[in-house]
Amino acid sequence: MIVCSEVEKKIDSTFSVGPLTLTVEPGIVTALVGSNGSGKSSLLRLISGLIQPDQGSISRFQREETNWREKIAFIPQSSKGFEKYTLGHLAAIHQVGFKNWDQKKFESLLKRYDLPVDKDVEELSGGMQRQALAVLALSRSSTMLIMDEPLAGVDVHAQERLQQDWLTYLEEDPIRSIVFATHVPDEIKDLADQIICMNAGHLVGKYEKDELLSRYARFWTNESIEQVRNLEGVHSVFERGPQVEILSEDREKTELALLEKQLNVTLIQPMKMAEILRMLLKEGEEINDAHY
Ligand SMILES: Nc1ncnc2c1ncn2[C@@H]1O[C@H](COP(=O)(O)OP(=O)(O)OP(=O)(O)O)[C@@H](O)[C@H]1O
Repeated sequence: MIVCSEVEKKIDSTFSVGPLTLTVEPGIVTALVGSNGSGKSSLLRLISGLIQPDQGSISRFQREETNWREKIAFIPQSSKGFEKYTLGHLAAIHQVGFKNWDQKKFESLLKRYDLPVDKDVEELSGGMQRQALAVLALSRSSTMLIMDEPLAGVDVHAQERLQQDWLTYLEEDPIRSIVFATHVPDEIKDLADQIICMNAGHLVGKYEKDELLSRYARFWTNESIEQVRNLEGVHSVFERGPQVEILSEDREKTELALLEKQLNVTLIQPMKMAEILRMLLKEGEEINDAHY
């Protein structure tokens, strides 16, 4: 659906994105993660066509597709550029700019999110501004939704509504896909199929979420730390009073190694998404040239 080939973009005198190669498949929800300033927003802006690469190419949908802008709806990180307009004005602008604008849907979403049509966007609260941007994006019948930290500052009820609306968006057409940047592990757990990690403008890892959640595990044992430290799959070990905690990045291998050495396991637990992400992002800091 979208193929970035050897894309490079100088963002300012000290920061560049890429070179990176990335494919976004139809029907997939991709979460983009990485520390502040790792280049997530810059990459989303490149994919959305808001900025152009200096090197490499981005092919969207089909090779000959000329109306790809109709197919991409973008929820930016801030309302910059929209502040002086009301949602009514923005709807009129979108209606002219996009053939797939759905005025009825816009009106029903305004009601659903209880947003005023006649107030300038800058007069809305921060969370309401995020919802307004989401409403504008969801009111178009796009094929790909690109979102930059879409739930930041949004209250719990509106978060639930937005997540429901994203699921509906996906269900309405199986070729639709979502790419979103986030710092919130629960958003990834609830929504993402795959996770892409970024560090210093580079892609440093691509993972299937379900595979990660089943592969990573926490073991507890009352054996000594030396006996378990170097077992297969073990990422790290910690002494916790009379027990030793083992974090494994390969549950099957660690389980087998413990069994083969006849070491006692008192408990096996799944690991939290947040813990897994922390480990992956730390590893990512050591890699800086991967292709996906
Ligand atoms: N408009 C801009 N002008 C100059 N530099 C920019 C601009 N936008 C981003 N940058 C720089 O590019 C780098 C990457 O920023 P970017 O916003 O892409 O990161 P991010 O991963 O989205 O960060 P965050 O998680 O904080 O939103 C940063 O060093 C930032 O200072």
